[in-house]
Amino acid sequence: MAKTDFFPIGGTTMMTLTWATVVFMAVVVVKVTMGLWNTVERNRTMAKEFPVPPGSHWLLGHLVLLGDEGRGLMTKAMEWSKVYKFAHVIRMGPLLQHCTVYHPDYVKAVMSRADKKDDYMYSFLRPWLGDGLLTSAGPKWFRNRRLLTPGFHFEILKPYVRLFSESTNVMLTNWEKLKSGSSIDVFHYMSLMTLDSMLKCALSQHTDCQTRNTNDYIAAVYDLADLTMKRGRSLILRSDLIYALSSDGRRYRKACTLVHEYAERIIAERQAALKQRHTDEQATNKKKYLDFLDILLKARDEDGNGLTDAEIRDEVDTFMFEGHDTTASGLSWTLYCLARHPGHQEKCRKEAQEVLQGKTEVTWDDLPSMKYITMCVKESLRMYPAVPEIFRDVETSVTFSDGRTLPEGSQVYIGLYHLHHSPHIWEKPEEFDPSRFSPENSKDRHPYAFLPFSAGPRNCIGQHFAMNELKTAVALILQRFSLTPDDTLPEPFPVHRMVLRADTPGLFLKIRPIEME
Ligand code: HEM
Repeated sequence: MAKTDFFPIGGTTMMTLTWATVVFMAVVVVKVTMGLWNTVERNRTMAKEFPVPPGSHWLLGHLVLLGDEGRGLMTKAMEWSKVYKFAHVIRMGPLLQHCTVYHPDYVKAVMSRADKKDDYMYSFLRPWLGDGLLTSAGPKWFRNRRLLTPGFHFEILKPYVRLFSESTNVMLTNWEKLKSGSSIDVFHYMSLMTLDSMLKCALSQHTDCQTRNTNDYIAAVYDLADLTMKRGRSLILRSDLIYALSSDGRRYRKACTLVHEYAERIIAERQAALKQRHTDEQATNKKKYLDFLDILLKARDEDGNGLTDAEIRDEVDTFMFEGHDTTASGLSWTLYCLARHPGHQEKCRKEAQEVLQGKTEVTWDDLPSMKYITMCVKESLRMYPAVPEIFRDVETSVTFSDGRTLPEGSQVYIGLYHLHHSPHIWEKPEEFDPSRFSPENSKDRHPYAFLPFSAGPRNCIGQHFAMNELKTAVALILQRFSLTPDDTLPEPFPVHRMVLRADTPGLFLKIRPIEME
């Protein structure tokens, strides 16, 4: 057989191909080397400008001190943030390092820019939340933020207060079936309750998720959040290939499929129902409240283009996660703070009784009168911010007010938990003191000292929604129940699992019904 039967190309072509391969390989080697060089240089500059806490391992960096169970952030990292007033460097491996900032001036310098979110942490969320508002960047984020903002106008939010009341009352009816003095994991109940209200507000889904008491969707969201944080702290699981083959990766895929199917089923049902509802509404001339899905389905940009099916699903997944898990965290820790401080609990209860006058439904007009409740919610969000840390990649260098510079391309973590506990900003930061949020005590505060909902162009789009739900739920709960800590269990320990949760065994409180006059 002739040689050319196997190699049907001529000598010149072969030569050209060989050269092309050599050039290609050389370009790759140069690019990789330059990339590594830039990373090493950037890390060196960062470490020259900002303090690096001691104890960093040559390979594992500070991971050895932080551990992978999430307690490290609240102990070691908090310790460092008390020693270093503005910022410190954390090494997550031989090459990966970031700067955690937590002084209001520093936070302001980063947050007032529109840098993209850090690819490292947010890429782990992408298979789950796709390119939704939380994870997207650039023109896509800008367009979708503009399309979704009308969904948070107060006229849209007004009727949701009734829905928050409904969901809270379902939960309280379930509590009434328990023995007085029962110890319950409030995080579990708040997750079910906020999921129930989110399903109503976002998708007009009125389900029995609270009465069934367990929910596969919530279990999957828990799993996804835990697995994402675990992956972020592991040197090995960062690789997509290794993760895909690992047992964690398989669990992540399974949970992702479950939450995606859940959202897709609801969207399909709603799309089918939309036509029918239009007909019904025209027939009865009765307009139901607008839910987020209505906004998503009807949103059009200036060219008349709407969101694609994939974009709608990504936004639904984002709202279902951001909208229920964060609020459940904020609410659980608020109840915990009030249980630990019976005097403040009683003051909130008195206010709720005065405002509600025996009603079991909160209205929009009641909310501004809940002044003390608002102060307690804010103080709880200070001590236990539902989102303890957020992440950015600085696209151009940032120079802070004291002249120190973070080089272009650095990863920066904005430590909201650190910021809210800094002894350099807050007097006795570990003390629960709602009077910090009285109008007179708030007026001179640095505008970047208290940021549970972040700030700047990428602040929380749902912050008014969340505050309304928190106030409504706290008022209704305290009107019907008194709360005390369960001292037979260890003190709840806050851990960073995308949102701030309580480490095992959970956040247990004892509940006792109150006689209503
Ligand atoms: C106590 C409750 C809540 C807290 C503490 C909270 C906090 C935050 C924070 C800190 C961010 C910035 C995240 C980042 O930059 O990576 C954020 C973003 C976001 N939040 Fe919330 N959130 C809460 C409730 C909600 C609710 C109820 C919704 C929806 C109904 C929501 C939707 C979003 C969305 C879509 C973003 C991304 C915004 C963007 O990048 O344009 N959040 N939230």
